[in-house]
Amino acid sequence: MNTEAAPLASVAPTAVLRVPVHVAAIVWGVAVWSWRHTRWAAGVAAVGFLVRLVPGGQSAAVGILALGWLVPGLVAVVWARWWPASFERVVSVPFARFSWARWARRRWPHLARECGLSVQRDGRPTRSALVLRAASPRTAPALSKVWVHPRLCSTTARGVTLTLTVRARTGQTVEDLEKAGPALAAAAGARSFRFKALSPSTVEYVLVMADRLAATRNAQVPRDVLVDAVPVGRRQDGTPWVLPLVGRHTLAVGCSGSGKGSIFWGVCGGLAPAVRAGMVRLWGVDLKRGVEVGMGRHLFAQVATTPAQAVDVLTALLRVIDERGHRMAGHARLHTPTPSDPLHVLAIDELAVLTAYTDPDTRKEAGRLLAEVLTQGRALGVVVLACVQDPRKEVIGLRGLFTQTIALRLRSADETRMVLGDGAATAAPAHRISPSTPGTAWVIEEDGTADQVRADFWPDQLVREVAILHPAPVAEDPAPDVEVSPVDAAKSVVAPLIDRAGVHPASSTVPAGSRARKPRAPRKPRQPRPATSPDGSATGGEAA
Ligand SMILES: Nc1ncnc2c1ncn2[C@@H]1O[C@H](COP(=O)(O)OP(=O)(O)OP(=O)(O)O)[C@@H](O)[C@H]1O
Repeated sequence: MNTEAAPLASVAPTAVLRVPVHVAAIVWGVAVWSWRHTRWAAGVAAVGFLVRLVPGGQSAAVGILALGWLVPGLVAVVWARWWPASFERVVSVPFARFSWARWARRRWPHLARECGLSVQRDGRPTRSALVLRAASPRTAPALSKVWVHPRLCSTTARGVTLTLTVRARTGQTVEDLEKAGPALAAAAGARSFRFKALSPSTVEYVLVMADRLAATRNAQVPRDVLVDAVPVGRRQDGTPWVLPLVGRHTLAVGCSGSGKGSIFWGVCGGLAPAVRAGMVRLWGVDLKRGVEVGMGRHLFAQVATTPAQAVDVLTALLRVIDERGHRMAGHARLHTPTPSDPLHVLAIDELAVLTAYTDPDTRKEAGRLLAEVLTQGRALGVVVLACVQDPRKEVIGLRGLFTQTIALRLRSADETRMVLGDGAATAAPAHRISPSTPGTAWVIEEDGTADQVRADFWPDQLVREVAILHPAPVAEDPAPDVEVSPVDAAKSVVAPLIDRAGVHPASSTVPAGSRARKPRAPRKPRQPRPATSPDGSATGGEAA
Protein backbone atom coordinates (compact mmCIF):
# COMPACT_ATOMS: atom_id res chain seq x y z
CA MET A 1 0.00 0.00 0.00
CA ASN A 2 2.72 2.38 1.04
CA THR A 3 4.77 1.71 -2.08
CA GLU A 4 1.88 2.93 -4.27
CA ALA A 5 1.06 5.97 -2.18
CA ALA A 6 4.58 7.42 -2.34
CA PRO A 7 4.69 8.47 -6.04
CA LEU A 8 1.17 9.93 -5.83
CA ALA A 9 2.13 12.02 -2.85
CA SER A 10 5.14 13.41 -4.70
CA VAL A 11 2.90 14.83 -7.49
CA ALA A 12 1.77 18.40 -6.77
CA PRO A 13 -2.03 18.60 -6.26
CA THR A 14 -2.31 21.49 -8.77
CA ALA A 15 -0.71 19.31 -11.49
CA VAL A 16 -3.27 16.56 -10.83
CA LEU A 17 -6.09 19.09 -11.02
CA ARG A 18 -4.80 20.62 -14.26
CA VAL A 19 -5.40 17.47 -16.38
CA PRO A 20 -9.23 17.42 -16.06
CA VAL A 21 -9.27 21.21 -16.53
CA HIS A 22 -7.43 20.83 -19.85
CA VAL A 23 -9.70 17.97 -20.96
CA ALA A 24 -12.81 20.00 -20.10
CA ALA A 25 -11.38 23.01 -21.97
CA ILE A 26 -10.72 20.91 -25.08
CA VAL A 27 -14.20 19.32 -25.02
CA TRP A 28 -15.77 22.74 -24.57
CA GLY A 29 -13.56 24.17 -27.34
CA VAL A 30 -14.60 21.42 -29.80
CA ALA A 31 -18.27 22.06 -28.94
CA VAL A 32 -17.83 25.80 -29.56
CA TRP A 33 -15.91 25.09 -32.79
CA SER A 34 -18.76 22.83 -33.99
CA TRP A 35 -21.32 25.51 -33.11
CA ARG A 36 -19.34 28.11 -35.06
CA HIS A 37 -18.99 25.79 -38.05
CA THR A 38 -22.52 24.45 -37.90
CA ARG A 39 -22.86 24.01 -41.64
CA TRP A 40 -19.61 22.10 -41.89
CA ALA A 41 -20.43 19.89 -38.88
CA ALA A 42 -23.99 19.24 -40.13
CA GLY A 43 -22.70 18.39 -43.62
CA VAL A 44 -20.14 15.90 -42.26
CA ALA A 45 -22.78 14.37 -39.94
CA ALA A 46 -25.20 14.04 -42.88
CA VAL A 47 -22.59 12.33 -45.04
CA GLY A 48 -21.68 10.03 -42.16
CA PHE A 49 -25.35 9.16 -41.63
CA LEU A 50 -25.86 8.34 -45.35
CA VAL A 51 -22.73 6.18 -45.43
CA ARG A 52 -24.00 4.41 -42.28
CA LEU A 53 -27.15 3.39 -44.20
CA VAL A 54 -25.07 1.55 -46.76
CA PRO A 55 -24.58 -2.11 -45.71
CA GLY A 56 -21.17 -2.46 -44.07
CA GLY A 57 -20.65 1.26 -44.02
CA GLN A 58 -20.61 1.60 -40.23
CA SER A 59 -16.86 1.84 -39.80
CA ALA A 60 -16.57 4.18 -42.82
CA ALA A 61 -19.21 6.48 -41.27
CA VAL A 62 -17.24 6.62 -37.99
CA GLY A 63 -14.08 7.42 -39.98
CA ILE A 64 -15.84 10.24 -41.86
CA LEU A 65 -17.16 11.71 -38.62
CA ALA A 66 -13.75 11.50 -36.95
CA LEU A 67 -11.72 12.87 -39.86
CA GLY A 68 -14.21 15.46 -41.03
CA TRP A 69 -15.44 16.78 -37.70
CA LEU A 70 -13.60 15.76 -34.57
CA VAL A 71 -10.02 15.86 -35.86
CA PRO A 72 -10.23 19.39 -37.43
CA GLY A 73 -12.04 20.62 -34.33
CA LEU A 74 -9.48 19.07 -31.97
CA VAL A 75 -6.50 20.34 -33.97
CA ALA A 76 -7.96 23.85 -34.14
CA VAL A 77 -8.74 23.98 -30.41
CA VAL A 78 -5.39 22.59 -29.25
CA TRP A 79 -3.42 24.80 -31.68
CA ALA A 80 -5.33 27.94 -30.72
CA ARG A 81 -4.99 27.22 -27.01
CA TRP A 82 -1.29 26.40 -26.82
CA TRP A 83 0.19 28.25 -29.83
CA PRO A 84 -2.18 31.23 -30.26
CA ALA A 85 0.26 33.44 -32.22
CA SER A 86 0.97 30.91 -34.96
CA PHE A 87 -2.71 29.88 -35.06
CA GLU A 88 -3.69 33.50 -35.61
CA ARG A 89 -1.06 33.97 -38.31
CA VAL A 90 -1.68 30.73 -40.21
CA VAL A 91 -5.36 30.00 -39.70
CA SER A 92 -7.62 32.56 -38.12
CA VAL A 93 -6.50 35.79 -39.82
CA PRO A 94 -6.30 34.35 -43.40
CA PHE A 95 -9.67 32.68 -42.88
CA ALA A 96 -11.12 35.89 -41.47
CA ARG A 97 -9.78 37.85 -44.45
CA PHE A 98 -11.47 35.46 -46.84
CA SER A 99 -14.79 35.76 -45.00
CA TRP A 100 -14.62 39.61 -44.78
CA ALA A 101 -14.16 39.90 -48.54
CA ARG A 102 -16.90 37.34 -49.26
CA TRP A 103 -19.26 39.08 -46.84
CA ALA A 104 -18.72 42.47 -48.48
CA ARG A 105 -19.28 41.13 -52.00
CA ARG A 106 -22.43 39.23 -51.06
CA ARG A 107 -23.99 41.88 -48.86
CA TRP A 108 -23.05 44.95 -50.91
CA PRO A 109 -26.58 45.78 -52.23
CA HIS A 110 -28.01 45.47 -48.72
CA LEU A 111 -25.11 47.43 -47.18
CA ALA A 112 -25.30 50.22 -49.73
CA ARG A 113 -29.05 50.54 -49.22
CA GLU A 114 -28.91 50.54 -45.42
CA CYS A 115 -25.99 52.99 -45.30
CA GLY A 116 -27.87 55.49 -47.45
CA LEU A 117 -25.79 55.07 -50.59
CA SER A 118 -28.57 53.75 -52.85
CA VAL A 119 -31.70 55.33 -54.32
CA GLN A 120 -34.97 53.89 -55.54
CA ARG A 121 -35.95 54.61 -59.13
CA ASP A 122 -38.73 53.58 -61.46
CA GLY A 123 -37.96 50.27 -63.06
CA ARG A 124 -37.93 49.86 -66.84
CA PRO A 125 -41.58 49.14 -67.87
CA THR A 126 -42.34 45.78 -69.49
CA ARG A 127 -44.12 45.70 -72.87
CA SER A 128 -47.41 44.51 -71.28
CA ALA A 129 -47.25 47.30 -68.73
CA LEU A 130 -46.87 49.85 -71.55
CA VAL A 131 -49.84 48.38 -73.40
CA LEU A 132 -51.97 48.47 -70.24
CA ARG A 133 -50.93 52.05 -69.58
CA ALA A 134 -51.84 53.09 -73.07
CA ALA A 135 -55.23 51.38 -72.83
CA SER A 136 -56.32 52.79 -69.47
CA PRO A 137 -53.83 55.06 -67.74
CA ARG A 138 -55.99 55.31 -64.61
CA THR A 139 -56.33 51.63 -63.78
CA ALA A 140 -52.91 50.45 -64.97
CA PRO A 141 -50.65 49.28 -62.09
CA ALA A 142 -47.84 51.65 -61.06
CA LEU A 143 -44.40 50.98 -62.47
CA SER A 144 -42.24 48.76 -60.26
CA LYS A 145 -39.36 50.37 -58.34
CA VAL A 146 -35.74 49.26 -58.44
CA TRP A 147 -32.75 50.10 -56.20
CA VAL A 148 -29.69 51.68 -57.81
CA HIS A 149 -26.44 51.20 -55.88
CA PRO A 150 -22.93 52.60 -56.33
CA ARG A 151 -20.75 49.93 -57.91
CA LEU A 152 -18.46 47.84 -55.72
CA CYS A 153 -15.41 47.61 -58.01
CA SER A 154 -13.19 45.45 -55.81
CA THR A 155 -12.72 44.05 -52.32
CA THR A 156 -9.23 43.41 -51.01
CA ALA A 157 -8.41 41.89 -47.64
CA ARG A 158 -4.82 42.42 -46.52
CA GLY A 159 -3.37 42.21 -43.02
CA VAL A 160 -6.21 43.25 -40.76
CA THR A 161 -7.84 45.58 -43.28
CA LEU A 162 -10.63 45.18 -45.77
CA THR A 163 -10.51 47.67 -48.63
CA LEU A 164 -13.64 48.38 -50.65
CA THR A 165 -13.21 50.31 -53.89
CA VAL A 166 -16.51 51.93 -54.82
CA ARG A 167 -17.62 53.90 -57.87
CA ALA A 168 -20.34 56.49 -57.35
CA ARG A 169 -23.68 55.99 -59.06
CA THR A 170 -25.01 58.71 -61.36
CA GLY A 171 -25.92 61.77 -59.35
CA GLN A 172 -23.64 60.89 -56.45
CA THR A 173 -20.47 62.70 -55.33
CA VAL A 174 -17.36 61.71 -53.40
CA GLU A 175 -18.71 63.71 -50.45
CA ASP A 176 -21.88 61.57 -50.44
CA LEU A 177 -19.73 58.46 -50.34
CA GLU A 178 -17.57 59.88 -47.55
CA LYS A 179 -20.60 60.55 -45.36
CA ALA A 180 -21.52 56.87 -45.42
CA GLY A 181 -18.08 55.81 -44.09
CA PRO A 182 -18.97 55.58 -40.38
CA ALA A 183 -22.18 53.61 -41.09
CA LEU A 184 -20.32 51.22 -43.36
CA ALA A 185 -17.57 50.68 -40.78
CA ALA A 186 -20.16 50.06 -38.07
CA ALA A 187 -22.03 47.55 -40.25
CA ALA A 188 -18.79 45.66 -40.95
CA GLY A 189 -17.87 45.64 -37.26
CA ALA A 190 -14.65 47.51 -38.09
CA ARG A 191 -12.54 49.08 -35.31
CA SER A 192 -11.95 52.17 -37.43
CA PHE A 193 -11.79 53.18 -41.06
CA ARG A 194 -9.93 55.40 -43.50
CA PHE A 195 -11.50 57.06 -46.49
CA LYS A 196 -9.59 57.96 -49.62
CA ALA A 197 -10.87 59.63 -52.81
CA LEU A 198 -9.10 58.06 -55.79
CA SER A 199 -10.85 60.21 -58.40
CA PRO A 200 -13.95 62.43 -58.55
CA SER A 201 -16.07 59.28 -58.89
CA THR A 202 -14.10 56.49 -57.19
CA VAL A 203 -13.26 56.08 -53.53
CA GLU A 204 -11.65 53.59 -51.21
CA TYR A 205 -12.95 52.61 -47.77
CA VAL A 206 -10.21 50.96 -45.75
CA LEU A 207 -11.94 49.15 -42.88
CA VAL A 208 -9.61 48.17 -40.04
CA MET A 209 -11.13 44.95 -38.73
CA ALA A 210 -8.86 44.16 -35.77
CA ASP A 211 -7.17 46.35 -33.19
CA ARG A 212 -3.41 46.21 -33.60
CA LEU A 213 -2.86 49.15 -31.28
CA ALA A 214 -4.34 47.72 -28.09
CA ALA A 215 -1.12 46.26 -26.69
CA THR A 216 1.72 48.44 -25.42
CA ARG A 217 4.93 47.98 -27.38
CA ASN A 218 8.27 49.10 -26.01
CA ALA A 219 10.68 50.98 -28.24
CA GLN A 220 13.97 49.31 -29.18
CA VAL A 221 17.46 50.76 -28.95
CA PRO A 222 17.86 52.49 -32.35
CA ARG A 223 20.81 51.28 -34.43
CA ASP A 224 20.59 53.05 -37.81
CA VAL A 225 21.60 56.62 -38.49
CA LEU A 226 18.28 58.15 -39.55
CA VAL A 227 17.82 61.84 -40.26
CA ASP A 228 14.97 62.34 -42.75
CA ALA A 229 12.38 60.35 -40.82
CA VAL A 230 12.27 58.18 -37.69
CA PRO A 231 10.01 55.22 -36.86
CA VAL A 232 8.05 56.15 -33.75
CA GLY A 233 5.44 53.40 -33.54
CA ARG A 234 2.90 51.51 -35.57
CA ARG A 235 -0.18 52.22 -37.64
CA GLN A 236 -3.55 50.60 -37.11
CA ASP A 237 -2.89 48.06 -39.88
CA GLY A 238 0.27 46.97 -38.07
CA THR A 239 2.75 48.69 -40.44
CA PRO A 240 5.46 50.98 -38.97
CA TRP A 241 4.58 54.59 -38.31
CA VAL A 242 7.46 56.67 -39.61
CA LEU A 243 7.49 60.39 -38.82
CA PRO A 244 9.15 62.61 -41.44
CA LEU A 245 11.37 65.30 -39.90
CA VAL A 246 13.44 67.08 -42.53
CA GLY A 247 11.49 70.10 -43.73
CA ARG A 248 8.72 69.61 -41.13
CA HIS A 249 7.70 71.31 -37.92
CA THR A 250 5.75 68.89 -35.73
CA LEU A 251 3.14 69.76 -33.11
CA ALA A 252 2.02 66.96 -30.74
CA VAL A 253 -1.11 67.86 -28.76
CA GLY A 254 -2.69 65.73 -26.06
CA CYS A 255 -4.14 66.13 -22.60
CA SER A 256 -2.19 65.19 -19.49
CA GLY A 257 -1.22 61.52 -19.54
CA SER A 258 -1.96 61.07 -23.23
CA GLY A 259 1.61 59.93 -23.92
CA LYS A 260 3.35 62.98 -25.39
CA GLY A 261 6.55 61.66 -23.81
CA SER A 262 6.48 58.71 -26.24
CA ILE A 263 6.40 61.10 -29.20
CA PHE A 264 9.14 63.27 -27.66
CA TRP A 265 11.47 60.32 -27.07
CA GLY A 266 10.36 58.56 -30.25
CA VAL A 267 11.85 61.49 -32.16
CA CYS A 268 14.83 62.36 -29.90
CA GLY A 269 15.69 58.71 -29.18
CA GLY A 270 15.14 57.68 -32.80
CA LEU A 271 17.61 60.37 -33.88
CA ALA A 272 20.20 59.26 -31.30
CA PRO A 273 22.56 57.43 -33.72
CA ALA A 274 22.42 60.47 -36.01
CA VAL A 275 23.20 62.70 -33.02
CA ARG A 276 26.29 60.67 -32.24
CA ALA A 277 27.31 60.72 -35.90
CA GLY A 278 27.02 64.50 -35.83
CA MET A 279 24.29 64.60 -38.48
CA VAL A 280 21.70 65.98 -36.04
CA ARG A 281 22.02 68.48 -33.23
CA LEU A 282 19.30 68.31 -30.58
CA TRP A 283 18.25 71.35 -28.57
CA GLY A 284 15.98 70.66 -25.63
CA VAL A 285 13.52 73.08 -24.08
CA ASP A 286 11.88 71.39 -21.12
CA LEU A 287 9.67 73.81 -19.29
CA LYS A 288 8.43 71.18 -16.87
CA ARG A 289 11.47 71.73 -14.64
CA GLY A 290 13.71 69.68 -16.95
CA VAL A 291 12.23 66.41 -15.73
CA GLU A 292 11.69 64.92 -19.20
CA VAL A 293 14.92 66.00 -20.90
CA GLY A 294 17.01 65.23 -17.80
CA MET A 295 16.41 61.51 -18.49
CA GLY A 296 18.41 61.63 -21.71
CA ARG A 297 20.48 64.76 -21.13
CA HIS A 298 23.55 63.44 -22.97
CA LEU A 299 21.67 63.44 -26.28
CA PHE A 300 21.19 67.19 -26.25
CA ALA A 301 23.73 69.77 -27.26
CA GLN A 302 21.93 72.37 -25.19
CA VAL A 303 19.06 72.33 -22.73
CA ALA A 304 16.85 75.13 -21.43
CA THR A 305 14.60 74.60 -18.44
CA THR A 306 13.22 78.11 -17.94
CA PRO A 307 11.48 80.49 -20.37
CA ALA A 308 14.45 82.90 -20.23
CA GLN A 309 16.85 80.12 -21.23
CA ALA A 310 14.41 79.07 -23.95
CA VAL A 311 14.63 82.59 -25.39
CA ASP A 312 18.44 82.20 -25.50
CA VAL A 313 18.10 78.89 -27.34
CA LEU A 314 15.70 80.42 -29.88
CA THR A 315 18.10 83.33 -30.40
CA ALA A 316 20.96 80.91 -31.04
CA LEU A 317 18.86 78.98 -33.55
CA LEU A 318 17.98 82.18 -35.35
CA ARG A 319 21.70 82.88 -35.65
CA VAL A 320 22.11 79.45 -37.27
CA ILE A 321 19.25 80.31 -39.66
CA ASP A 322 20.82 83.68 -40.54
CA GLU A 323 24.23 82.20 -41.16
CA ARG A 324 22.85 79.34 -43.26
CA GLY A 325 20.53 81.62 -45.18
CA HIS A 326 23.51 83.75 -46.29
CA ARG A 327 25.53 80.68 -47.19
CA MET A 328 22.76 78.90 -49.10
CA ALA A 329 21.38 81.92 -50.96
CA GLY A 330 21.69 81.23 -54.68
CA HIS A 331 23.14 77.71 -54.13
CA ALA A 332 20.45 75.50 -52.61
CA ARG A 333 16.83 75.80 -51.61
CA LEU A 334 16.72 72.92 -49.12
CA HIS A 335 19.43 72.23 -46.58
CA THR A 336 21.09 68.79 -46.70
CA PRO A 337 22.37 67.65 -43.30
CA THR A 338 26.05 66.65 -43.08
CA PRO A 339 28.30 66.01 -40.08
CA SER A 340 29.82 69.47 -40.46
CA ASP A 341 26.45 71.11 -41.05
CA PRO A 342 23.85 69.11 -39.08
CA LEU A 343 20.07 69.23 -38.96
CA HIS A 344 19.08 71.25 -35.89
CA VAL A 345 16.07 69.81 -34.06
CA LEU A 346 14.49 71.90 -31.32
CA ALA A 347 12.39 69.66 -29.04
CA ILE A 348 10.06 71.57 -26.72
CA ASP A 349 8.13 69.92 -23.92
CA GLU A 350 5.13 71.96 -22.81
CA LEU A 351 5.16 74.79 -25.28
CA ALA A 352 2.32 76.53 -23.43
CA VAL A 353 4.63 77.61 -20.60
CA LEU A 354 6.58 79.63 -23.16
CA THR A 355 3.66 80.97 -25.18
CA ALA A 356 0.99 81.51 -22.54
CA TYR A 357 1.97 81.04 -18.91
CA THR A 358 5.14 83.10 -18.55
CA ASP A 359 5.58 86.84 -17.95
CA PRO A 360 4.31 89.05 -20.81
CA ASP A 361 7.75 90.30 -21.94
CA THR A 362 9.32 86.84 -22.20
CA ARG A 363 6.12 85.51 -23.79
CA LYS A 364 6.16 88.20 -26.44
CA GLU A 365 9.85 87.77 -27.20
CA ALA A 366 9.62 83.95 -27.25
CA GLY A 367 6.55 84.11 -29.52
CA ARG A 368 8.35 86.41 -31.95
CA LEU A 369 11.51 84.28 -32.07
CA LEU A 370 9.59 81.01 -32.37
CA ALA A 371 7.48 82.43 -35.20
CA GLU A 372 10.69 83.35 -37.03
CA VAL A 373 12.18 79.89 -36.51
CA LEU A 374 8.95 78.26 -37.69
CA THR A 375 8.61 80.40 -40.80
CA GLN A 376 12.27 80.44 -41.86
CA GLY A 377 13.90 77.35 -40.37
CA ARG A 378 12.17 74.57 -42.34
CA ALA A 379 14.19 74.84 -45.55
CA LEU A 380 17.36 75.84 -43.72
CA GLY A 381 17.60 72.67 -41.67
CA VAL A 382 16.17 73.93 -38.39
CA VAL A 383 13.02 72.07 -37.39
CA VAL A 384 10.82 72.11 -34.29
CA LEU A 385 9.01 69.38 -32.37
CA ALA A 386 6.66 70.90 -29.80
CA CYS A 387 4.48 69.06 -27.27
CA VAL A 388 1.55 70.79 -25.63
CA GLN A 389 -1.52 69.90 -23.58
CA ASP A 390 -3.91 72.69 -24.52
CA PRO A 391 -4.57 73.43 -28.20
CA ARG A 392 -6.58 76.67 -27.76
CA LYS A 393 -5.58 79.65 -29.83
CA GLU A 394 -4.65 81.78 -26.85
CA VAL A 395 -2.21 79.04 -25.84
CA ILE A 396 -0.72 78.21 -29.24
CA GLY A 397 -1.29 81.17 -31.50
CA LEU A 398 1.38 79.70 -33.79
CA ARG A 399 -0.59 76.50 -34.44
CA GLY A 400 -0.91 77.25 -38.12
CA LEU A 401 2.87 77.46 -38.60
CA PHE A 402 3.43 73.79 -37.78
CA THR A 403 3.46 71.63 -40.88
CA GLN A 404 2.38 68.34 -39.29
CA THR A 405 0.20 67.69 -36.29
CA ILE A 406 -0.24 64.68 -34.06
CA ALA A 407 -3.49 64.57 -32.10
CA LEU A 408 -3.14 62.39 -29.01
CA ARG A 409 -6.08 62.00 -26.64
CA LEU A 410 -8.03 65.27 -26.55
CA ARG A 411 -10.85 66.45 -24.33
CA SER A 412 -13.55 67.35 -26.85
CA ALA A 413 -14.55 67.25 -30.51
CA ASP A 414 -13.84 71.00 -30.60
CA GLU A 415 -10.23 70.38 -29.61
CA THR A 416 -9.96 67.71 -32.32
CA ARG A 417 -11.18 70.24 -34.88
CA MET A 418 -8.71 72.84 -33.57
CA VAL A 419 -5.79 70.44 -33.90
CA LEU A 420 -6.57 68.49 -37.06
CA GLY A 421 -8.87 70.87 -38.89
CA ASP A 422 -12.55 71.08 -39.77
CA GLY A 423 -14.24 67.78 -40.42
CA ALA A 424 -11.60 65.84 -38.48
CA ALA A 425 -13.92 65.11 -35.55
CA THR A 426 -15.59 62.35 -37.61
CA ALA A 427 -12.65 61.05 -39.63
CA ALA A 428 -10.05 61.29 -36.87
CA PRO A 429 -11.87 61.33 -33.51
CA ALA A 430 -8.93 61.98 -31.18
CA HIS A 431 -11.37 62.86 -28.38
CA ARG A 432 -12.56 59.23 -28.40
CA ILE A 433 -9.11 57.71 -27.77
CA SER A 434 -9.29 55.61 -24.63
CA PRO A 435 -7.30 56.82 -21.59
CA SER A 436 -6.11 53.22 -21.25
CA THR A 437 -4.08 53.43 -24.47
CA PRO A 438 -1.59 56.27 -23.96
CA GLY A 439 0.60 57.02 -26.98
CA THR A 440 -2.35 56.48 -29.36
CA ALA A 441 -2.97 59.36 -31.77
CA TRP A 442 -4.63 60.43 -35.00
CA VAL A 443 -2.62 61.91 -37.84
CA ILE A 444 -3.62 63.31 -41.21
CA GLU A 445 -1.53 61.95 -44.05
CA GLU A 446 -0.25 64.03 -46.95
CA ASP A 447 -3.02 62.70 -49.20
CA GLY A 448 -5.58 63.93 -46.66
CA THR A 449 -6.52 60.55 -45.20
CA ALA A 450 -6.75 60.16 -41.44
CA ASP A 451 -4.89 57.32 -39.78
CA GLN A 452 -4.68 56.06 -36.23
CA VAL A 453 -1.23 55.33 -34.84
CA ARG A 454 0.39 54.37 -31.56
CA ALA A 455 3.82 55.45 -30.44
CA ASP A 456 6.14 52.91 -28.87
CA PHE A 457 6.74 53.35 -25.16
CA TRP A 458 10.13 54.62 -23.97
CA PRO A 459 10.78 53.45 -20.39
CA ASP A 460 13.15 55.67 -18.39
CA GLN A 461 15.84 53.00 -18.42
CA LEU A 462 15.81 52.84 -22.23
CA VAL A 463 16.04 56.63 -22.56
CA ARG A 464 19.08 56.68 -20.27
CA GLU A 465 20.70 53.78 -22.08
CA VAL A 466 20.24 55.36 -25.51
CA ALA A 467 21.53 58.73 -24.27
CA ILE A 468 24.66 57.08 -22.91
CA LEU A 469 25.27 55.01 -26.02
CA HIS A 470 24.79 57.96 -28.38
CA PRO A 471 25.97 61.13 -26.62
CA ALA A 472 26.02 64.41 -28.51
CA PRO A 473 29.56 65.25 -29.65
CA VAL A 474 31.14 68.42 -28.34
CA ALA A 475 30.19 71.19 -30.72
CA GLU A 476 33.04 73.11 -32.33
CA ASP A 477 30.79 76.13 -32.69
CA PRO A 478 29.67 76.45 -29.09
CA ALA A 479 26.10 77.56 -28.61
CA PRO A 480 25.41 80.62 -26.47
CA ASP A 481 25.80 80.22 -22.78
CA VAL A 482 22.60 78.55 -21.81
CA GLU A 483 22.60 77.15 -18.36
CA VAL A 484 22.49 73.38 -18.55
CA SER A 485 20.38 71.23 -16.33
CA PRO A 486 22.14 69.08 -13.77
CA VAL A 487 23.06 65.64 -14.99
CA ASP A 488 24.87 64.23 -12.00
CA ALA A 489 21.83 62.29 -10.83
CA ALA A 490 21.44 60.71 -14.23
CA LYS A 491 25.16 59.94 -14.41
CA SER A 492 25.10 57.82 -11.29
CA VAL A 493 22.28 55.73 -12.74
CA VAL A 494 23.83 55.32 -16.16
CA ALA A 495 27.38 54.51 -15.06
CA PRO A 496 26.66 50.74 -15.04
CA LEU A 497 25.18 51.06 -18.52
CA ILE A 498 28.40 52.58 -19.83
CA ASP A 499 30.35 49.64 -18.46
CA ARG A 500 27.85 47.15 -19.85
CA ALA A 501 27.83 48.65 -23.31
CA GLY A 502 31.59 49.01 -23.34
CA VAL A 503 31.25 52.60 -24.54
CA HIS A 504 32.82 55.20 -22.35
CA PRO A 505 32.32 58.82 -23.25
CA ALA A 506 36.01 59.45 -22.71
CA SER A 507 36.89 56.75 -25.22
CA SER A 508 34.68 58.10 -27.99
CA THR A 509 32.72 61.28 -28.13
CA VAL A 510 32.34 63.37 -25.03
CA PRO A 511 28.80 64.05 -23.88
CA ALA A 512 27.88 67.66 -24.20
CA GLY A 513 26.72 67.78 -20.60
CA SER A 514 30.16 66.93 -19.26
CA ARG A 515 32.05 69.55 -21.21
CA ALA A 516 33.00 71.82 -18.30
CA ARG A 517 36.45 70.65 -17.23
CA LYS A 518 38.13 71.46 -13.93
CA PRO A 519 41.00 73.93 -14.31
CA ARG A 520 44.31 72.08 -14.11
CA ALA A 521 46.27 72.48 -10.86
CA PRO A 522 49.53 74.46 -11.34
CA ARG A 523 52.60 72.24 -11.74
CA LYS A 524 54.90 71.98 -8.79
CA PRO A 525 58.58 72.90 -9.42
CA ARG A 526 60.62 69.75 -10.01
CA GLN A 527 62.74 68.62 -7.03
CA PRO A 528 66.38 67.71 -7.75
CA ARG A 529 66.75 63.95 -7.88
CA PRO A 530 68.76 62.49 -4.98
CA ALA A 531 72.01 60.88 -6.12
CA THR A 532 72.35 57.18 -5.52
CA SER A 533 75.55 55.60 -4.24
CA PRO A 534 76.78 52.33 -5.73
CA ASP A 535 75.54 50.48 -2.68
CA GLY A 536 72.03 51.88 -3.22
CA SER A 537 71.96 54.44 -0.40
CA ALA A 538 70.91 58.01 -1.16
CA THR A 539 73.57 60.66 -0.96
CA GLY A 540 73.50 64.45 -1.25
CA GLY A 541 72.96 65.91 -4.73
CA GLU A 542 75.99 68.09 -4.60
CA ALA A 543 78.32 65.11 -4.05
CA ALA A 544 77.43 63.70 -7.49
N1 LIG B 1 3.30 54.60 -25.95
C1 LIG B 1 2.88 54.26 -24.75
N2 LIG B 1 2.43 53.02 -24.52
C2 LIG B 1 2.00 52.67 -23.30
N3 LIG B 1 1.97 53.48 -22.23
C3 LIG B 1 2.43 54.72 -22.38
C4 LIG B 1 2.89 55.19 -23.64
N4 LIG B 1 3.26 56.47 -23.51
C5 LIG B 1 3.03 56.78 -22.23
N5 LIG B 1 2.53 55.75 -21.54
C6 LIG B 1 2.13 55.72 -20.12
O1 LIG B 1 1.32 56.86 -19.89
C7 LIG B 1 1.85 57.65 -18.83
C8 LIG B 1 1.76 59.13 -19.20
O2 LIG B 1 2.60 59.33 -20.30
P1 LIG B 1 3.35 60.73 -20.54
O3 LIG B 1 4.05 61.18 -19.30
O4 LIG B 1 4.17 60.58 -21.75
O5 LIG B 1 2.10 61.65 -20.79
P2 LIG B 1 2.11 63.19 -21.13
O6 LIG B 1 1.15 63.39 -22.24
O7 LIG B 1 3.51 63.68 -21.34
O8 LIG B 1 1.50 63.81 -19.82
P3 LIG B 1 1.86 65.22 -19.16
O9 LIG B 1 1.57 66.26 -20.19
O10 LIG B 1 0.99 65.29 -17.96
O11 LIG B 1 3.34 65.14 -18.82
C9 LIG B 1 3.30 57.19 -18.65
O12 LIG B 1 3.66 57.17 -17.32
C10 LIG B 1 3.32 55.82 -19.21
O13 LIG B 1 3.14 54.88 -18.18
